[in-house]
This record gives sequence, C-alpha cells and structure tokens, in this order.
Amino acid sequence: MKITTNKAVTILMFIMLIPFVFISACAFFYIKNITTNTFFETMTRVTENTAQSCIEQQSDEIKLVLKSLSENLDDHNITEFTSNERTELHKIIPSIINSTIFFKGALISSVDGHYKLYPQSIKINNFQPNKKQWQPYLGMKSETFFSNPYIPVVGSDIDENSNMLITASTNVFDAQSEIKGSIVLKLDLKKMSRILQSKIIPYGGHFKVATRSGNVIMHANANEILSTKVPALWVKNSTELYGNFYDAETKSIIFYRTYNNPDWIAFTIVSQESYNHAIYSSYTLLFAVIATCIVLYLIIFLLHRIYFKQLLSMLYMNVNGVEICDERATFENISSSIIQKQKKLEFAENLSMIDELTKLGTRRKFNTDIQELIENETCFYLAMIDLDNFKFINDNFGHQTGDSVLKYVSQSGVRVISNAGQLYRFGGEEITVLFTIHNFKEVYKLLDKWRSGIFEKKWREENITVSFSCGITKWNSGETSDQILEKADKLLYKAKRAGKNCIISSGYWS
Ligand SMILES: Nc1nc2c(ncn2[C@@H]2O[C@H](COP(=O)(O)OP(=O)(O)OP(=O)(O)O)[C@@H](O)[C@H]2O)c(=O)[nH]1
Repeated sequence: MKITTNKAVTILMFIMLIPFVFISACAFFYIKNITTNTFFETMTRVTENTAQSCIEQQSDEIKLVLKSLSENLDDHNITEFTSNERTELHKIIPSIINSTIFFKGALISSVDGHYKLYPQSIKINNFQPNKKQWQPYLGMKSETFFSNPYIPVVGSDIDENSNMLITASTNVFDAQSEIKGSIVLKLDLKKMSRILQSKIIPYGGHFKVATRSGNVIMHANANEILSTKVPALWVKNSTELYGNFYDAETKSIIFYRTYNNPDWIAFTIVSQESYNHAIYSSYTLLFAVIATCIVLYLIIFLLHRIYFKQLLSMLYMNVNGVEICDERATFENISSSIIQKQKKLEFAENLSMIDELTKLGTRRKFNTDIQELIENETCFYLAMIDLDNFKFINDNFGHQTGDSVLKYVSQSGVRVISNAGQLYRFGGEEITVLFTIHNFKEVYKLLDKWRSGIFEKKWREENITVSFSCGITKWNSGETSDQILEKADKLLYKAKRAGKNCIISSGYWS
C-alpha cells in the first residue's frame, strides 16, 4: 500500500483520537451516573426533611396536646363541661384552639352521648358523637387517633371553605381505666401547611401530603387542601418507609415517605422534563470541554500535518540531495531511496576494501585489519611478498601478461593460505599476509608451498619465470603497525639480496 504523508498523518491523528474518544465517553457516563445519583439522593433527603417538619413534628405536638388534656380530665370535668357549667375547661379549650396553629375547633363528649362544641355551634338533634367513625376506638388509652377526611354533619363544622375535615382525637379514662368520654380536635390543615410555603423544593419539584384515601391534606397552595386527590397509583406504590417511582401518566418522578399514625404519605413530585433538564444541563460543561478539545485537536492536526510534511521533505532532501515534490512525498519513496543509497554505499565500501584486479583485500583493508589485531592484542605473523623481476616480465611479455601473473599469484595464495590468514595487495606487485595461526612452522610451510607452486608453474609464455621473495615477522606486544611493517620490509629486502625466490624470517624455528 502506498502511504502518502497525508495518509500517514491522518492515520496517526486517528490513533491519537482513540484515547480522546475513550476519555470523553468515560467522562460522559461518569457525569451521567454522578448527576443521576445526586438527583435521587437530594430528592430523597428533601422529601424526608420536609415530611419530618411537616408531618412528624406537627403530629407529635398534636399528640402531646391531646395526651396532656386527656390525662388532666376525668368524667366529672366532662360532665360539667357538656352541661354548660362554668369550669376550668371553658378557659383551657378556647386557649388551646386559639393559641396553636393546629386546631380550629373541639368537641368534648361523654360516653352517655352528651357533648359540647367549641366554638359554639347549633345543636343538632340526634347527633351522637360516640357513634361517628372519626371517634377514637373504644379501649384505646393514651393514643391519638387521626381520622380520615370526612364530611361533617351540617352545623357541626365551623370551616366555611371546605366541606371536609380531619380530626385528631383521644379517649378520656378514669382512674380505673374506664372510658368516660373523648376529646376531638378539628385540625386546621391550611395553617399546618403554611410551613410548606417557605420550603423550596429543588429541581422545580413540589411537595404534598395525602392520606391513604388519596386526599391531599397539606400543600403550599391552600386551595389544593382537601379539594384534590393524588392518583391512586401513588398510594399503591408507596409500600416502603420511603422510596421513589416513575408515574408514566403524569410523566413525573415521585418520591415518597410514609407514616403510620397519622397514616399519611408525603410526596415530592419532579416532572420528567425537570429531571431531563437537570441531567442534560450537567453535560453542557462536558460538551463545551469536548468542543474546545476538538478545536485544539484540529489545530494540532493541521500543525502536525505541516510539520510532518516538512520533516518528510527534509528527510527526502537529506537522502537524495534534492527537493521533494508532493507526489513523491511517500514513505515508500523515501524507503526505496534509502535502500538504494545503502546498496551504493555497500558497493563503494567493497570497492575500497577489495582490489579489483587481484580480488585481495586493499591496503585500506590491510590497515584496518592490522590495527584491529594490534588493538585487540592478538598475536599474529606478517608476511611481506614481492614478485621478483616483475618489471622484466612487464617489459618483455607485456603489461597484460604482468596483470595475469599478478592475478594468478594472488588467487594461488588465497587457495594455499586458505583460512590460516588474510591476503592483501599492499601496493603494485607487493602482497601482504596476516596469519592469525600461532604456529610459525605452519606459516612458513604454507608460504613455501605457495612460493614453490608459483615457481614450478608452467606458463603459456615461453621463457617466463615467476617467483616471489618473502619476509616473515612476528608481532611483538607494544609494536605499532609501522614498526612491524618495517621489520617485514627489511626481511623481504634480505630475501631479495639473498638471490630472490626465497623466504626469510627472523628465526622462529626453535
Ligand atoms: N602489469 C602490472 N605491472 C605492475 C603493476 N603494479 C606495478 N607494476 C610494475 O611492477 C614493476 C615493479 O618493478 P620494480 O619495483 O623495479 O621491481 P622488480 O622489477 O620486480 O625487481 P625486484 O623487485 O628487485 O625483483 C614496475 O615495472 C611496475 O610498473 C600492475 O598492476 N600491473
């Protein structure tokens, strides 16, 4: 596949985009989770707190009033009060009704059916308070009974705005725990609901209290009290102490808190729309951050593209020495250029290391190898060979024959010496051999085999005699390459002086 700079940068940028997308997705789900949890935790807490101040605290105070009243009354007091005699109760009852926000009327009755209302109302014939469903149960002692909303008998209700009312009542017992009468207090639900007017419900929610029959009995809006009902499903779903559920009909999330005595349920209602708004508004910041990141990312992308192209162009220029044109700006082109350059380099290196005519190592190669042996302190022998009377051969048989002789002598040396040493064309008709074997006799034997082979060879040209002279020396630790070369050269000179076609060494036979 042909990879252009554009493609490469785009692929790179897409790879860089993966962690960004991953982090964004994680942040999205994390925020969603946190916001949802916060919403449900907050609304559960708000419902609990509001219900506590609205139902729990107020009903506790109502129970306390009824308890203290019932404990301080006996059948004598009730009889006196219901028969219109002036007693302490005539002061206590109005004082309770007028000084608390909970009550708007009272009914004190005896077991024999006598009763008295406060405020005073028209007496109804055959009205028997002890037969009413809102009366306390017989036998209940020190217990407060909260009635269901009911429509009172005409004339016994002092509330002009509502037809329904709720009472809190308790029985009065004598010292022998015998029931003697009852105290029934009419609750002023509108005043009891005033506490809700100062409550701010988060997420645009609203709060109401309903009885098990569904009648709304407390609400910030007084018009809703005892005139509206909550859906029956809400009451049915409120099975635990507290919880929440979704009401598909009203498209609302309902949080509830239930109570036993009074058997009332507090509801906080948040519309689906408000919930969605709360959840999605928290994404606004996230989307803003993501949008900013994308813009920054695109800028970086463009800058990278330019920078990457320049980098590639510079690379191409360095490799090829020419400016890159757009269609050649591919990794493939640069890669093939580098491969070609590498091949050329290898070829040039070979040229500088291998002699073209003799295929022996060059003098450069010799210098490198001998230096390496010296640096590594590797013991070695150096043989310096010079063809005898080579000028004569050149002059009498021609330069080409001279070349062939030189070539043959070199190749013959490679064959004979084989792995025992490395041969180099030192210059002109001079050859050097570096022996890495440490047995001098072996070194000498090989060189002499080579020398005699050359000398005994029958050449195509008549009367041609080829031989070489050789000087062998051993490297001693600490010697430089020049020093050992000088030693070898002297021995070679000796061999020439000794009549040529011979090998002279420094005497390593022992
Ligand atoms: N054909 C050919 N001749 C070369 C080459 N390199 C050097 N020569 C010749 O080798 C000859 C060396 O001659 P001299 O240095 O006088 O030595 P010689 O004739 O071998 O005499 P001695 O060394 O004393 O035996 C010169 O004529 C060079 O031109 C080469 O590559 N090819």
